[in-house]
Amino acid sequence: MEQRKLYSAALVLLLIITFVAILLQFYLMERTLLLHPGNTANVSAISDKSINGKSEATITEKDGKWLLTCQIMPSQYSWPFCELSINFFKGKTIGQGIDLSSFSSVYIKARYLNKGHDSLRFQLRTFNPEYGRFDNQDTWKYVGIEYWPERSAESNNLPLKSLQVATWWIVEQKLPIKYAVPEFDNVMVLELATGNNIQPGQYLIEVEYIEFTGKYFTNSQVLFFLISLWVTSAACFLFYSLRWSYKQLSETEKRAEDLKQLNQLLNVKTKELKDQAERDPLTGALNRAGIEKIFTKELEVLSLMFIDIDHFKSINDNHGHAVGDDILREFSKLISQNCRFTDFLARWGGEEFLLVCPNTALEDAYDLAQALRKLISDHQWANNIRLTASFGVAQQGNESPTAFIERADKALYDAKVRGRNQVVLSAH
Ligand SMILES: Nc1nc2c(ncn2[C@@H]2O[C@H](COP(=O)(O)OP(=O)(O)OP(=O)(O)O)[C@@H](O)[C@H]2O)c(=O)[nH]1
Repeated sequence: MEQRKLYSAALVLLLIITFVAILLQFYLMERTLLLHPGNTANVSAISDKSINGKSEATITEKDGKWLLTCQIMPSQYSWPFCELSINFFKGKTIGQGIDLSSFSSVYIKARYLNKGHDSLRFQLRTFNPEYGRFDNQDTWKYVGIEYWPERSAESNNLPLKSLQVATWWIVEQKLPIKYAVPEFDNVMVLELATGNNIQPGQYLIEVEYIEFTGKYFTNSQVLFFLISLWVTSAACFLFYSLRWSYKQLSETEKRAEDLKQLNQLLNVKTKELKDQAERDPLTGALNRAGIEKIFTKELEVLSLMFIDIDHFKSINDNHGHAVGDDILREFSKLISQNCRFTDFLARWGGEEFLLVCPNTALEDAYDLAQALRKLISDHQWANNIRLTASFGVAQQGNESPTAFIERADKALYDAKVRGRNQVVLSAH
């Protein structure tokens, strides 16, 4: 139950995290990189003069804006231009620019102050040591786009994915096709240049700011995070479920084992109690309840004998009750050890015993009785006591057990009357 609550709480937590992560990704977690005269160093004006052209470019700052003054001059160079260039690698480790890959768009607040030309070229120069050389800027990739700032309100907002690698540069560098894709992770230079087909003349370009915007994390990163979170949670859930089931199983097995042991103990105890109920505590012989069961068994020939110690009262009187008890124990033991394993000895009461002999004919029972009688009288008893016993022997006929026992008892009585220490047979 506790575990189910825990799982429900974990599930709710996961849903909350997922919901919050999606919400943050779509509505918050925006990052920006704002470049303007107040925070940007290493800005310069470049023209085609650097490649045998004649155009002139200068840059000044006015009212917190850059002003690019450009004199396009005709020359043998076919693509005259001026540009504002921001250098990102100065003061950094060699070969290191800035990483713009987490941005998704760039907003450029720039315009021509005079008419005559209306397109601008936005360009990023990236350096990749896999195919470029730091000391040769021609090998830095040209990723850019030409746009018309005055065309509409939206036209200054350039999605970075709309930037393309300049075809002439790929041709010039003879690069494998796998490098013909835009890269933004190591931008060395940002350039804002006059557009293509510009005519000779003077141009003023005002640049207020350039702002990159993007998310701290890409959608794919957030998706990856959420999938990993759910998969990891599912794995943990599975692991703990299995562990819990395994624990439950071991506990159940242990309980079953405990119950089994308890059951065995109870069986032993039950047997013990049953034995106690059917046995005489002093001698260990069967009691009446125990011996009565014997008569329920279907036995073909069954003989029994009553054995009664002669003058037992005098033993108690002369030697004490404890000695009397010892004699009774010893007597029981002596008889048990000298009859068959299949015979049953019971203490019928006081100093009177009953020996039931299954599968024994009357003659054999008589012989046994005589042997026992002799053993008793010859036995070395405690305190040098002389002991004899009288026997009444009978074989079961067509009669009830009670009548049968009574017959043997009568024979015993006869043995006593005839002077004790003798065996009397009951004739049926
Ligand atoms: N020590 C002891 N004595 C017992 C026990 N049960 C019965 N007795 C005694 O056994 C004696 C039996 O005496 P009686 O019935 O007169 O028989 P007896 O003295 O053996 O005389 P006969 O049977 O006629 O030879 C009594 O004194 C009982 O107290 C017992 O468990 N322990």
